[in-house]
Amino acid sequence: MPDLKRVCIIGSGNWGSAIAKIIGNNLPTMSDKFLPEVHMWVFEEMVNGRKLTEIINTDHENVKYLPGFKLPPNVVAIPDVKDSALGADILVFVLPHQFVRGVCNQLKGQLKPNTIAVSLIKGFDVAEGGGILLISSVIKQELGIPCFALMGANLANEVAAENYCEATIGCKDKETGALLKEVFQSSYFRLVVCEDEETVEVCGALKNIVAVGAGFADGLGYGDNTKAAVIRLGLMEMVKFCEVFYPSSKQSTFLESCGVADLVTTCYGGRNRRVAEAYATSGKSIEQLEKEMLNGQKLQGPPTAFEVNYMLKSKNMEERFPLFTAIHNICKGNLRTRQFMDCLKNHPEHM
Ligand SMILES: NC(=O)c1ccc[n+]([C@@H]2O[C@H](COP(=O)([O-])OP(=O)(O)OC[C@H]3O[C@@H](n4cnc5c(N)ncnc54)[C@H](O)[C@@H]3O)[C@@H](O)[C@H]2O)c1
Ligand SMILES: O=P(O)(O)OC[C@H](O)CO
Repeated sequence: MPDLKRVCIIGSGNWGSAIAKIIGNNLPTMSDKFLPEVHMWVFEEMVNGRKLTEIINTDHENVKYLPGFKLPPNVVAIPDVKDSALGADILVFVLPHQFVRGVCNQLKGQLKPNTIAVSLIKGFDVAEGGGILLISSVIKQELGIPCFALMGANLANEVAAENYCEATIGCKDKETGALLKEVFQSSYFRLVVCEDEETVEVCGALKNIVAVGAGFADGLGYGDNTKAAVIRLGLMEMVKFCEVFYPSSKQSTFLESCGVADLVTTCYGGRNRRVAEAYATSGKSIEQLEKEMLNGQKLQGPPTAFEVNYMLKSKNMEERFPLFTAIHNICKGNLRTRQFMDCLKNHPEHM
């Protein structure tokens, strides 16, 4: 009897649930390698008087975070994160980045030897002394296991609807990259394994900042040409950020789904763009709009802008990344939204 691998999904939000649908459908087709049952950790809450885990396990739908899409019955919702990860060989981390440390703390010392992780999380963590950490690095450090990344142009509802799309797995190790590809790939979700692990993950985090800028431009009433300028200048800053802070980064990685493709889809169809547009027109705070518009889903762009700014400020490098800096300052109310246009017009790319 071969040693069958157990996959556990840590998170069950909008993307977590869409990815559970893919993994839950995939694993039973590879019964020589994987156990068919997929554990999914669910941050327990009451929805219409019932526990969300009970709803998922009986109705097979995450009615709060991915309504309208059935999950395969072999996806089992578990409210205790330690129980969910028991015996897991592959942990799929997919939760808003602000909660990663808390979850890792609960998992410390609870994992099997040789467990590996893959992070689908877009964002950074701030490090003492003015730096930032990749989320995969936090998982590696906290749990002492290898952690790879999967990023791409993947609006969760479109993936759940099985509309064709692509994603990038950042993984240097060929055998592990191939194993992860088997877990995730389907006829409509096509994957490329890329060795440039750090750039794959950094692209996923930074594009959310640019999406906030795209939302500001939309809210200010500008059209597609302006948004294209935001995307281009944002991309220039993403490339520069990698050149400065991740010098082994390869420019070709920006041409993978995790790069330009994710940037475009987020700047047109994402939550960060939508809430930023409302911020520019409503006078309400980002926090208030997140509560009013997203029904418990979480924005990653504004906190990521803060994390990046925390590092740029500590290194006296804010002026080298004026778009990222202006977006952070607008989110914090230190700059008016309309001043975003000054940032675009005076961007050093034009000097
Ligand atoms: N939604 C998408 O289209 C999409 C696509 C690709 C990548 N991502 C990335 O995937 C990650 C997860 O996003 P998502 O869309 O699945 O989440 P989400 O935005 O739907 O967030 C809601 C989730 O956060 C959980 N949560 C709330 N409070 C919590 C707490 N205190 N501790 C732990 N969990 C808590 C909720 O239970 C729920 O599962 C993010 O980094 C996001 O950028 C999202
Ligand atoms: O809805 P957003 O803005 O969080 O973006 C979702 C995904 O990251 C798109 O790939």
